[in-house]
Amino acid sequence: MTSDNLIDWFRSKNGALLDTSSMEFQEFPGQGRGAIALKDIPEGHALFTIPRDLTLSTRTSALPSRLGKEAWTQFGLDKGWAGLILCMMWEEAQGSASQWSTYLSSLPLAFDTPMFWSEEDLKELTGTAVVDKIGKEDAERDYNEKVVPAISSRADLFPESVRQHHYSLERYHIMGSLILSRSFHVELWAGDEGQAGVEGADAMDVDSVPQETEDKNPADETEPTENILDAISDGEDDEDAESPADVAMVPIADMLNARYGSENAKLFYEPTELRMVTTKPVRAGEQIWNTYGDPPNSDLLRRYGHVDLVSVPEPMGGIGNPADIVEIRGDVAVAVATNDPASLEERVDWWLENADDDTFVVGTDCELPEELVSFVRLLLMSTEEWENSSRKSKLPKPKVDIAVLDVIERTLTKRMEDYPSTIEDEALLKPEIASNTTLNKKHAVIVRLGEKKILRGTRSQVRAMKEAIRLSNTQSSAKDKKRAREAESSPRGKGKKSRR
Ligand SMILES: C[S@@+](CC[C@H](N)C(=O)[O-])C[C@H]1O[C@@H](n2cnc3c(N)ncnc32)[C@H](O)[C@@H]1O
Repeated sequence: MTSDNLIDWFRSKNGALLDTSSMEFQEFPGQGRGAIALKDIPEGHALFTIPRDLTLSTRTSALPSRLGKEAWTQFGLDKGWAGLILCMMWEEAQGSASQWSTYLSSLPLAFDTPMFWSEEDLKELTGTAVVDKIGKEDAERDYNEKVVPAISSRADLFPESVRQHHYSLERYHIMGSLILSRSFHVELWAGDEGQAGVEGADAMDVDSVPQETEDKNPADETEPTENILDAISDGEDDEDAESPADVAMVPIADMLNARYGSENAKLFYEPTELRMVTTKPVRAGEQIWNTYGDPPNSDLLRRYGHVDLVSVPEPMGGIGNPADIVEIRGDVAVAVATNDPASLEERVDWWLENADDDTFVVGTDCELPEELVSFVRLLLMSTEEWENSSRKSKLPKPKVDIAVLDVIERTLTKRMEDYPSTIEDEALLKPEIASNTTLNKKHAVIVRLGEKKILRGTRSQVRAMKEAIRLSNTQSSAKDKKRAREAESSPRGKGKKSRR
């Protein structure tokens, strides 16, 4: 499907490319389609608008009402993404009878996300934050427990003859991946509650947002929509998770790429449409970038199938993703803490209850998380100190000393052992080697190298802190000794006391 067909379809559905002399869509090597500025574009310039009814969600698809609200809820399609995935599969199965047919057939069918990696490639990600978050089993459970029963219940909506083609587990994963990498958080406009789809299904309150007036900068007047990354939590149990009804596929807006710190355009709410507006001046020839929320490479890879490589500020420096993070589970610190008091388990339980943090996160600033320092202090406390703290329900102050830093240094070293690589990852990324490496492996190396660099940088900081403490201890003990020597060598009989 060429972009031209898609654009023709978009226009025929009242989508407006407002200024074709300023931008166009084209292929960017290694990034797929994206938008480019054809001339200098000022900040606050509207690029295109999408009618709300052209967004594809459980509100705009006819499937939820065709199935019926009761059945929709009974099958659990009102929770998580299963409902929207089923809507997308159903709309696709309608062929040209669906208003989204041209759009759906323009979307990618293959992804570079770990969801589709071989076991061998996945091993390269061992130790990184990606591994436990891929969610393939959860998706398969939803497919089997929600989607299959819903499909089986209505042969009129899901004819037997097309089930294998349009409603397979494989299609389910593809649609889920499209949502993960391309959907937006689109809330109802105030006053619109109860429009198409499942009436008010979990709709969240909508902020009251002033309507745009002609002479004002739309960016000042309207609310930015959020890319799904900013808003959605993949877990259904999360109380703060967004309403699934607010998750929408937004044709054309989903053709903008993103790169760390590069956002120069964003999608804004209007009463009846969504509007892509520049948030910075864009020079002719530059790419027009949306934002995916600047996540770490582990999340970018997991959700979008690519990684960002830009310059990273000191102390880490070099090329990578400044938003990278490393997660350190508390049990790594517990395992290396040398003293093993009987109350260890009790202390950890107490910590989990009071601090509610079993994982500590370090970023590219390589700063020690205060919570980690406080947790290690708790592990190292004497029985008396521990009893005192627990009685007062007070978390230990995040104060470092040599003993605490020792445990943290060993924790960081032990965490590094989680990664599999035997050869240095930097060497694997050298152009002469990288050119013979598969994209998946290269991405895995970039993600784990980013995490390892944070651990190494943080360990260097810890070592420097230990050195500084030792130096200051040596200096103060030297001063004490000097004072003692001076006191000893001062001529006897000359002191005040002796004069008396
Ligand atoms: C919302 S879509 C953007 C449009 C997409 N390029 C297309 O061809 O339709 C997100 C996908 O674009 C690609 N992408 C976006 N930003 C990228 C970047 N900085 N580098 C590489 N690929 C990128 C990734 O494949 C990602 O999953």
